[in-house]
Amino acid sequence: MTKLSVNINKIATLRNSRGGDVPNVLKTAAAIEGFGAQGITVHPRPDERHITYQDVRDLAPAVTTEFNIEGNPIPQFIDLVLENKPTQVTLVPDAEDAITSNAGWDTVKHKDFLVEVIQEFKQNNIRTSIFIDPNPKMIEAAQYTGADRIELYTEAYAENYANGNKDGILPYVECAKIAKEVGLGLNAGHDLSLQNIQFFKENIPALAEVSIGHALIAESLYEGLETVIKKYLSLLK
Ligand SMILES: CC(=O)[C@@H](O)[C@H](O)COP(=O)(O)O
Ligand SMILES: NCC(=O)COP(=O)(O)O
Repeated sequence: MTKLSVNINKIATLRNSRGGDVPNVLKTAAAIEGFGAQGITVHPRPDERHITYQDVRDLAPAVTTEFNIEGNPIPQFIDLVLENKPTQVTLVPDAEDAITSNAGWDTVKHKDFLVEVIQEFKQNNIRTSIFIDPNPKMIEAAQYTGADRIELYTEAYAENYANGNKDGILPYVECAKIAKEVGLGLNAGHDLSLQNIQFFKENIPALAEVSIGHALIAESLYEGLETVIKKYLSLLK
């Protein structure tokens, strides 16, 4: 089984568009968990344009499933994670002005930095995952960072799949094989959807977790959160 962690950034985006507290992120997270999702993901960004640092503090004691905090490990992010002790931290090398995540780590170039940061999280019993492009060289080098898992950046897969190119899965299959050989657990995320998740899962059965936000929330506008989450859960069995 692959766990589904729902990224609720978009709920906060909607709330922030009006100010106030509608929709309420805690209530939505509880509903998502009630519908069977096995985790809640948030990705606070320095400008707090969607999930705020205070949301993370409010969610930490309220989430009853796996809590995953994603982000660039700048000092205030590291402090936030250590203060809130999620199940997992996913390190993403976001530029400050990035609209969304658009690249994985260079695990060769940034090895020493990653080793240092990951060690601190692991000392605090927080599972660590690093966001990586489907590049075998980067997966091989990831084993020396001390990370527990990698999260494969799936934007290229999603784009290829949407264009009818199913061979876009091949680098992911190869990277999943390397991850297994070097003892890294495997997560995946970015632009996964009800359209493309089944083919991904069929080809990468060892997938531990997917984090899905943008498409899942958009699909829920048509079909409702409960129906959509149950569809994902059935495809991820
Ligand atoms: C790490 C990743 O893949 C991103 O999808 C991210 O978690 C979503 O961030 P935004 O909601 O800011 O696009
Ligand atoms: N780690 C990926 C994530 O949390 C959600 O990405 P997306 O589904 O919003 O593209």
